[in-house]
Amino acid sequence: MSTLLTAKQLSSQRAGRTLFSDLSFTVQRGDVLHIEGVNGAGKSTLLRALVGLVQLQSGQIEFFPDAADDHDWRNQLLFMGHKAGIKAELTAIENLTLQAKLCGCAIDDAWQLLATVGLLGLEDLPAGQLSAGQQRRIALTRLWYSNVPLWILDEPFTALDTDGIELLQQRFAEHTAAGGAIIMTSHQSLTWTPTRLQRLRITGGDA
Ligand SMILES: Nc1ncnc2c1ncn2[C@@H]1O[C@H](COP(=O)(O)OP(=O)(O)OP(=O)(O)O)[C@@H](O)[C@H]1O
Repeated sequence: MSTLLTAKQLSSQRAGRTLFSDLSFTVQRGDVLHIEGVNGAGKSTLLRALVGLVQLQSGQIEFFPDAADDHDWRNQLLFMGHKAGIKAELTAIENLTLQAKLCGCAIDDAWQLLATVGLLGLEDLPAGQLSAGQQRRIALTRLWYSNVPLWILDEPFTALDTDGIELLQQRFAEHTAAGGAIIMTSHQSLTWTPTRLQRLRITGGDA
């Protein structure tokens, strides 16, 4: 089972407060690492630190430590933050095409993908005129065409209805069954039980 990420003794402080300290974990192919904690615990800070957007006080993060060659880890992971990250003035289909271009990904059938995420019939409206959940569905299409192994997702269920959450969990199941891994935060419990689930609770300084 190959390791995609190891984190060793991570510590973070913000505004004089310790969010977590001495935090260590390993993520292997097939894993779902569910990071939990109350509002303000430091979950987003941890995810942002993993992808290099926030500096930690101490610790080591290593991507693909088992890779034989010099692995370019940035091209091997997908990060999605809290916000949908789509352009309000562009339509769903335009957003989807733009997202795919930015990641250098090919989409076989953009219309089919919009149908998969339940947006058919809404493809010509500016995304700004869609609901929060519909906008989220546009952003999440990345999870259908990206083929990188490691997904790092901050509150991916935000704004989704029950069907949307089910659909996303089905996609998570496909991804992990194919050897991918997911690091995610969510205030909601998963209704699907991943084969390899790790739960990490950030409690403030001693997680
Ligand atoms: N840019 C920043 N500068 C200073 N402090 C920050 C910054 N961003 C977040 N924080 C602080 O870090 C702490 C952790 O924030 P973080 O967003 O990581 O929490 P979270 O666990 O993801 O919370 P939530 O469940 O509400 O999304 C909070 O107290 C927050 O005020």
